Amino acid sequence: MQGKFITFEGIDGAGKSTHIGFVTDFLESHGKTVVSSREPGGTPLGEKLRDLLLHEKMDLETEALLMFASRREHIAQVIAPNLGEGKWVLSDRFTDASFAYQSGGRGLARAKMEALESWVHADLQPDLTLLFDVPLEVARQRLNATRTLDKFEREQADFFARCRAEYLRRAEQFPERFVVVDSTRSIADIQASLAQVLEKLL
Ligand SMILES: Nc1ncnc2c1ncn2[C@@H]1O[C@H](COP(=O)(O)OP(=O)(O)OP(=O)(O)O)[C@@H](O)[C@H]1O
Ligand SMILES: Cc1cn([C@H]2C[C@H](O)[C@@H](COP(=O)(O)O)O2)c(=O)[nH]c1=O
Repeated sequence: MQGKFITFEGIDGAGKSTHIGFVTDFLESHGKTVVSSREPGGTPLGEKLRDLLLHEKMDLETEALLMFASRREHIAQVIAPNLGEGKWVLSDRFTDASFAYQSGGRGLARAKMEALESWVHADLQPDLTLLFDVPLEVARQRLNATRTLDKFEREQADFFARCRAEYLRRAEQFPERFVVVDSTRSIADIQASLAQVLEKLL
């Protein structure tokens, strides 16, 4: 039996990573085997690409291509084999992030992103995408409180406004797989909502 593929999305600081442990525990308590991963990254090569992507200046098209190179390796080494074994795969970001950041944020033509998407994973889409949505100021406060900022996290508010708008546009375009989570609520409230969403997928 094929497993299910769940992706976690949102602008930096929205709170998506916070909930991956909860979703893992919830699914395991319902008898699922869960593999949790991230993009860019998730494989030894992908993690090297992540380091470059998060810390080196580069041309916009190079950035988009490296995101998809990391994704191709992630699909080949982690996502496809585990789904094939009936495991549930959770990924902290996937292709919606490329639309949000490289197209929405940086302005790369959407058609280029669509071409890469159909080249790299024509026959794979998430079963569920959880979009953690917060106003920019909330995300910024959460980030500033916790860490040294990387290349993306140092972008200005208008960049994140465009990323957020593109995420919300994707959610409208693909309502069958997207659930938009109001991430301004308390962690406990959000987890109660997540449990309801996940129940339907079991
Ligand atoms: N609902 C919430 N209420 C208050 N604080 C939160 C909430 N969700 C997450 N946080 C806090 O906000 C900070 C950022 O959360 P988290 O790392 O999950 O964000 P993220 O969206 O995964 O960010 P990034 O994409 O940059 O990794 C953490 O300190 C976390 O504890
Ligand atoms: C997959 C993907 C990611 N990004 C950006 C978004 C974030 O700023 C970083 C990853 O950091 P996180 O703390 O692990 O969320 O990378 C991107 O621009 N495009 C993508 O496709």
